[in-house]
Amino acid sequence: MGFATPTCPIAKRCGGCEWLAVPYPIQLRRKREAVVGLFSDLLDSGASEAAPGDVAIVGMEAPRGYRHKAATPFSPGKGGMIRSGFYERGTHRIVPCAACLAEDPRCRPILNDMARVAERLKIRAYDEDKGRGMLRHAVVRTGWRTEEGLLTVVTNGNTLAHGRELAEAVAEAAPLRLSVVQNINQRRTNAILGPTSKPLLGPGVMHDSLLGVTFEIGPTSFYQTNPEQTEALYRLAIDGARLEPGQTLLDAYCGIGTIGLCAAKAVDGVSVVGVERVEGAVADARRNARANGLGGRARFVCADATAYLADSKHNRTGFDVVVLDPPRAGATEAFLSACDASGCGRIVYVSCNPVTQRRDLDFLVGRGWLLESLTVVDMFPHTKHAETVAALRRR
Ligand SMILES: C[S@@+](CC[C@H](N)C(=O)[O-])C[C@H]1O[C@@H](n2cnc3c(N)ncnc32)[C@H](O)[C@@H]1O
Repeated sequence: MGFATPTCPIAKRCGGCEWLAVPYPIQLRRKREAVVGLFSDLLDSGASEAAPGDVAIVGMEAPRGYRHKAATPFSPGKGGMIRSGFYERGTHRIVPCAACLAEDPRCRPILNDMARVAERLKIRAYDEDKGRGMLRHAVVRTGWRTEEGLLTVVTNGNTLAHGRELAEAVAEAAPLRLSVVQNINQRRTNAILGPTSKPLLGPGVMHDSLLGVTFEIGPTSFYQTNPEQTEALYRLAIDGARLEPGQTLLDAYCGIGTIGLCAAKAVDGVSVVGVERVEGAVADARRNARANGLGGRARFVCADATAYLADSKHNRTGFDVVVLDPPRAGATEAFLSACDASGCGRIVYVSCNPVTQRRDLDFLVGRGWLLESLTVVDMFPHTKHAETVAALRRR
């Protein structure tokens, strides 16, 4: 692998890519070693078919431009100027950024262009100390398999004067088909998005595809930011599930249904039940199932994953395989207990936090489950984060 180590003029101040100066092959080695170290006694025990040497890491061929989602805060500059970029590490001072090597190169210019158009239209940036001004943040998503994009303009109020003009001017200069949404956030907190959104231009959603399934993505939908590595992650999850026609898969913590729908598409005759607690994501999942002709085989439920699986009437549905992809805090003991009691033969655990995954695997191994494989996927090159996929079967 002949990787050139990239440099970034704002690396020291931005702090987003903390491993930028580390050559990529060494980053991969470090991430793999960190995961193997964390799981070493389990991998060396009779509860694992995988030995430490079997743990592979899936890195990127070209680890740049991988983030298909970018955001900027805005703040007032001198003479009506609008500052945009990244917060300097540990502060709310904005460091301007012309181009970010981790982002799809189309993202940052759209955000910066938006600031320039807003200055021209005399729209004021939000001053967080005074709680005054209109433009708070912007978030842009770009398609990987499509030429579509979605720009979310976060405002401190319902009425955005010149909103349509702003949207049209930014969309016209954008190198893809850009829909623009206004999101209203009047809370004085660090959360970027508020509860309500309305389209300013176009449909207010965009589409992207993973493993042959097309997903509609709204301004508040959870959708992985590195689609190339997401395909690798989902492929590992589907392979680890070893699904057969006629089987039923529970996709727990399913977001907009991406893993379950990709599994249903990959294996004919498999039925999927997805469970997710965010209502909007469940609505997206149902729409995505229908739009991909998978509505007859995929059902999505809005519920807490633990409450759903612990309820014996759902457990009687007879899941053959459970895939779970919980947030960083991991699953709950009650969820894992219900999984164990459900009679499913296989569990695939996708994790963005190997520490909580290790805790949860210890629980399952204590109930007699066997770790078949553990793989690391590098979703965020130049950072210390690692995602992992563990496949387990009942002994
Ligand atoms: C890491 S994301 C994974 C989503 C999806 N599998 C994907 O790859 O896009 C975790 C998801 O779990 C959902 N979630 C968090 N806690 C939950 C709970 N207690 N019950 C059900 N869903 C939950 C979140 O809303 C989020 O969509």
